[in-house]
Amino acid sequence: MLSVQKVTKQYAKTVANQDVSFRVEAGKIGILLGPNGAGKSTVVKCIAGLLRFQGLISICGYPNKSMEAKRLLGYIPEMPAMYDLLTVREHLEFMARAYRIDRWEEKADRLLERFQLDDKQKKLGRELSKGMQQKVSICSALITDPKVVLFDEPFVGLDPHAIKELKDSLRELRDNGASVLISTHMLDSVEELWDVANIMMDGKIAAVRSRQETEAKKEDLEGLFFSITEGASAKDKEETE
Ligand SMILES: Nc1ncnc2c1ncn2[C@@H]1O[C@H](COP(=O)(O)OP(=O)(O)OP(=O)(O)O)[C@@H](O)[C@H]1O
Repeated sequence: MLSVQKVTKQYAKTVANQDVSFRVEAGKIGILLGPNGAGKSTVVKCIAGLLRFQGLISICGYPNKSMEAKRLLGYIPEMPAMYDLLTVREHLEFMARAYRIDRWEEKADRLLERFQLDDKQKKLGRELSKGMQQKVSICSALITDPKVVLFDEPFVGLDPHAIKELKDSLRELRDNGASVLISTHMLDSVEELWDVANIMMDGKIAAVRSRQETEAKKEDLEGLFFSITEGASAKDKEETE
């Protein structure tokens, strides 16, 4: 389970996150939806332990910067970071050895085949296209069997086959009891996947909806998103006029 409680993060004068709280239960897919600059990547980086922040974040009950939490967490950043001189397979081996994963070779074979990287295993990190890097980044996170997984704009740059395999992988993670968090500004890409939607605007959570709630009320998430994001920018415009 992922729990984010009252997280505030400021970069110099910019308050990127203000009192952000939400949860993603085990066996659920949560989305963080918001326009560019809403603060999604910042909160994801706070969860991943890459930024200092005020507030409390826990991963399956452990503080997010503890070793226990790191062992359970997978993070696929918006911009994949490759080791120039490691091959595709060595990226997976590196992660598997760091996390002491048993029988990693079989898992690596399955993941590389699934994401059509099996014939690219010997390519170096620096020789990969952006989409290939993204796929290696996904495989490197999934080989550790994470219980909480963060995906920051995961579909950008992927081809249709990889998008389908990633969506299937997200459902499998959920069905196996993981908490999955997807940050995106593209509702279309996660439409059929989410269980809980957190809409962010100006560094705050502006609305939270469960799928059951929106279905019961016949509420349209896209309509809600636009009423929050465009309503707010119309208000900003009025205030500056
Ligand atoms: N390293 C940084 N230094 C200073 N300001 C930053 C930094 N990173 C982000 N910001 C600011 O924090 C705010 C939130 O940015 P963030 O990247 O979290 O938004 P986002 O919702 O992920 O946007 P996008 O959809 O464009 O990726 C923005 O105003 C941004 O300019």
